[in-house]
Formats: sequence, structure tokens, C-alpha cells
Amino acid sequence: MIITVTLNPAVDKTIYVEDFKLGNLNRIKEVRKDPGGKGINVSKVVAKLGSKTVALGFLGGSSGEFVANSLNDSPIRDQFIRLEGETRTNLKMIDTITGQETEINEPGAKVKQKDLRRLENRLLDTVGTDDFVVLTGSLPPGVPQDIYAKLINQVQASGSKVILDTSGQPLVEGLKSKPYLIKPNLEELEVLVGKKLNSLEEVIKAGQKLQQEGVTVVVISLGASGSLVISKQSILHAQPPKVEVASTVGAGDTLVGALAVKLTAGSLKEAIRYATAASANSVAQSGTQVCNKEGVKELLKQVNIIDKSIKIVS
Ligand SMILES: Nc1ncnc2c1ncn2[C@@H]1O[C@H](COP(=O)(O)OP(=O)(O)OP(=O)(O)O)[C@@H](O)[C@H]1O
Ligand SMILES: O=P(O)(O)OC[C@@]1(O)O[C@H](CO)[C@@H](O)[C@@H]1O
Repeated sequence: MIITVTLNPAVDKTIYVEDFKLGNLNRIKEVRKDPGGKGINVSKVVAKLGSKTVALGFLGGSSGEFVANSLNDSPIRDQFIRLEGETRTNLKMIDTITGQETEINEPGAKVKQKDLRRLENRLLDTVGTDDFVVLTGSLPPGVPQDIYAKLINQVQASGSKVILDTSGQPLVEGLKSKPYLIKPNLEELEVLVGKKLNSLEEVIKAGQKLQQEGVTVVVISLGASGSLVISKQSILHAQPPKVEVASTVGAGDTLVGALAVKLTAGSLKEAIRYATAASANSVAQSGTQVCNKEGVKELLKQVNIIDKSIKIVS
């Protein structure tokens, strides 16, 4: 089973503006609302691909109800803890002329100590000995920076594997607990290593270092350039097919969700092939919509996997 934890979910409000001008009055042409937050998106992917998923985290207020109602209409099992505060609304703006996407995310509702303890207990009650647990997204106010580190230790002690997809200090702390898989994007990796990475070789070296420090699989996502998958056995560059971009919001979550589904049954190479097709399919959907099985199937043959292992001397 794939269990996701979204400590800071959101209603993603996507607004379409024609020729956005900073500092001027801009009028919205169209609005759409989707349940969001990284772990929720991962659960949406897992459900679309036909696997079982449970979603945990915090929800509150009318925005929280909006998210909960959409989960109820899906096969995702809702194990969210209800908070007194209001689940955040994250603004995603698309300029219909340039296609440029701008994201403005709220900090999220404050979490109390007692709610955090309930979440920890619920996660430990839910996790078995052979699950994937996806810990992902930013932390809302009130949650300590080392929460993911703590949850990784608890979950992995039970035999299940953790996929960690976060950034900044929660990622730095989380790495100390050696999660099974991490998926930083290039910018998050550069912040982590404290320098610009100017070539694919430099990115690979940085990923190899993390792998040698104890992460079994390091997946570095590179937007339209695909992803690098670094493990002890291989270094793969997965290149996606060209698609018409509607929204890249949730592309990384789709990569993670599809990887989790396919890693339970197949090789890393086939898992990243499938996940690359899935995330390309997700960027072709508007708002925070994820992939669909038929669309993924159509793109699968167009994914290119290059084995970089032979060229790299570590
Ligand atoms: N324009 C694109 N065309 C095809 N595939 C894409 C495109 N953009 C992203 N992808 C796919 O989606 C994956 C994840 O994208 P990206 O690196 O932007 O993740 P991210 O920054 O974590 O995204 P987010 O935080 O919005 O979910 C990439 O590795 C790639 O396979
Ligand atoms: O503020 P965070 O937790 O870093 O990211 C939250 C978020 O931007 O990530 C998802 C896309 O990956 C969206 O659904 C959501 O709004």
C-alpha cells in the first residue's frame, strides 16, 4: 500500500490572466480549483493508476472540507486529522499569452502539539511492514523542522520504505534518517549542496554523494529535461516526450506517485520510464490534475532512458 502524508495541504486556485502586468490592475479570465498539496497529489496519481492509497495529514475549515469532499469522491482513503484552523489556498497564475506560471503559496494553518502527536500515532497505526510512505511538501507553522527525520526513523523501523520529497531544512534534517528515496528538483538540490550545478555531470556527482551517504535511490527532477536516477547499481537519465504544457503544477508529485506504484513490482529502469510518461501526461492537464492510465500508455514508448553509468568515474 502507498501511504501519503501531507502536513500542509491546499486548495490550489488556478487563475488565468491575459498578458499579466505587475503593478497594474489585471482581470481574471477563468478560475479553477483543485485539491492540492504534494502528498494529496501523490495519492491522486496512485488512485488513477489503480493502486491502494491512504492519505494522512491535517485539514481544517471550509477549504479543508472542499479537499475532503474531493477525496470522498475518489478511491483515496481519507485519514486526515481535522484542525481548528483553515486549510490554505495556494494561488497558481497562468499568463495566457506567454504561458508563464507563477505560484504564490500561503504558509498554512498552525498545527498544535497535540494534533501532531495524533498524526504520528495515526501514521504508526496505519503503516505495515511492506508499505511505501511518501512524506512530502512544506511544513505548516507549529511543526518542527525535524519532523520528517523523526517519521522516517519510525516508519523505516517497521520495515516499510520512505520516499521524501521536500526542501530546505526539513530535507537537510530528513536526510540524516536515510530515507529510501528522495526527489529534489534541480533548484532544491542546489540549495542543499550550497552551489550552482552547471552541468549534468555536476548534478550526477552531487546525487552520487547523497546516495553514498545512505539514500538508496536519488531521483533529481529536471523539468522538461526529465530526471536523473542514481542508485548503487546505475545512473539513468530519463528523457520525457515533448508535450503541450497546460500546467506543470504537480509534475513532480506525479513522478513520485508513479514511481511508488511501479517500484513495488518492477525494476528501477521500468519504474522511471513509466513515471516519466506519467509526469509528461500530467503537464498536459490543466490546474493540479494528474495523469490518466490511457494517456500514460500512449506516451510510454516515447520515453528515452540513457544509461549514464558507463561514462561516470566516481
Ligand atoms: N515540459 C515538460 N514536458 C514533459 N515532461 C515534463 C515537463 N516538465 C516536467 N516534466 C516531467 O515532470 C517531472 C517533474 O518535473 P519538475 O522537475 O518540474 O518537478 P517539480 O519541480 O518537483 O514539480 P512540482 O513541484 O510542480 O510538482 C520531470 O522530471 C519530467 O519527467
Ligand atoms: O508549499 P509546498 O508544500 O511546498 O507546495 C504546495 C504545492 O505548491 O505543491 C503542489 C504541487 O507540487 C501543489 O498542489 C501545492 O499547492
